Formats: sequence, structure tokens, C-alpha cells
Amino acid sequence: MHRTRVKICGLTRIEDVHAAVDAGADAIGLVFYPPSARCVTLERAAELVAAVPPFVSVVGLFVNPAEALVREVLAHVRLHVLQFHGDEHEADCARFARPWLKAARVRAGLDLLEFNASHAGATGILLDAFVEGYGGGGRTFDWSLIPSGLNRRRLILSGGLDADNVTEAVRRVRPWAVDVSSGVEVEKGIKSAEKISAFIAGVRNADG
Ligand SMILES: O=C(O)c1ccccc1N[C@@H]1O[C@H](COP(=O)(O)O)[C@@H](O)[C@H]1O
Repeated sequence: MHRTRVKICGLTRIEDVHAAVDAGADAIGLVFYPPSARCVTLERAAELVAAVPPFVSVVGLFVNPAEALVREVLAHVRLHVLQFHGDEHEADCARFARPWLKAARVRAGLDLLEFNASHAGATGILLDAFVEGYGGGGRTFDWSLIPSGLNRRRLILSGGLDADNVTEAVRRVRPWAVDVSSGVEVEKGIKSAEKISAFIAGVRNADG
């Protein structure tokens, strides 16, 4: 039985870090994209990371960042993995000596096999719905656009997932992991412990 990994993204409060790890999250995500309402300062990020226990990964999310921004964050915040959610090329993502994920903003016409091949150095490809403003919009996409030839061990499904749809999503797509932000929130950047628990229960339901 495959245990689908779970990342809870866009945390801004210590109590939400506790809620995510207590519910069984494998990873938490911190947003370093200033236009996002979920963006955290370096100081807040370091406080949140200090609340993360062993064997839970911390992922830093960036959108078309200047190299200096990523280096500054890495100098202050213990990130295990980088997530690039903009229009970055492989070389932009690969220069920080950290495992990295590349988000594909999925819509009809995007060749996901070609996208995957052009980011071969990524640890994983994260599929999100195409939205204006790059992501975190709580919008699903048509999961039938995911080609069967895409290696499921590299696949992280996101985009509008919540406790109501994640069981069906995992059953249909069989990704390695799922990632959620809006679907476990009461407002942007403010998570709900109940929604996080219900979300992870929904994932486990699909795992069987
Ligand atoms: O969370 C954000 O504010 C954000 C900003 C810019 C790019 C991506 C962002 N979040 C990521 O978007 C996907 C989908 O999120 P949602 O569950 O639909 O809200 C997820 O990977 C977030 O980490």
C-alpha cells in the first residue's frame, strides 16, 4: 500500500505548524513570495522552522525569485527543499545545492511530458491549476490532462484540493504526494486544525 505524502503549504503561525505535524503532515511549506498574503518574513520563518520536529520536511516556495533572495532565505532559514512556482528554468532552480520541486501551472495545451523532461533535475513535479497570480488560488484543474506516462513517483498533485475532493483526487491520479493551502484555511494564511485533520483523513481513505 502506498502512503501518499502530504504537504501543508502557506503556514504563518506556530499553532498551524503544530496542527499540521500532529495530524501527520510529511512536509510544511513557507511562502517567500511578497505579493502573497501567506508570505512570511525571515524572522517568522525561522520561528516556524524551530517548531518543526525531526523527519518533517520544510519546503520554501518562491516565484521567479532573484538569486539573492533565495540565498538570503537559505542563510537564515533551515529549508530542506525549494519549490519554484513561477516561470523558472531548470538552471534557475538547480543552483542552490538543495532538492527542488517545479510547479507546472496546468491548462489545456501544456505538454506535461515535455515539461517534465525539461526539468529532469527536479525531485518532483508539482501540478497546480493555472491561475492569474501564479498559485494558491484554491482552483482545481482537469485531472484527465495528466498523461499516464508521467512517473507517479515524481508527481505532487495540488490545486484546489480539500477534504471533500482529495479522496477522489488521490484515487484517480495516484500521485506520490498532495499539497494543499486554501483548502485547509479559514482565511489566507490562517489554517484550521480541523480542516487539516479532515484533509489528511481523506488522503488515508484513498490509500486504503
Ligand atoms: O500560497 C500562495 O500564496 C502561493 C503563491 C504563489 C504561488 C503558489 C502559491 N501556493 C501554492 O499553490 C498551490 C495550490 O494551492 P491551493 O491549495 O490551490 O491554495 C500549492 O502548491 C500552494 O503551495
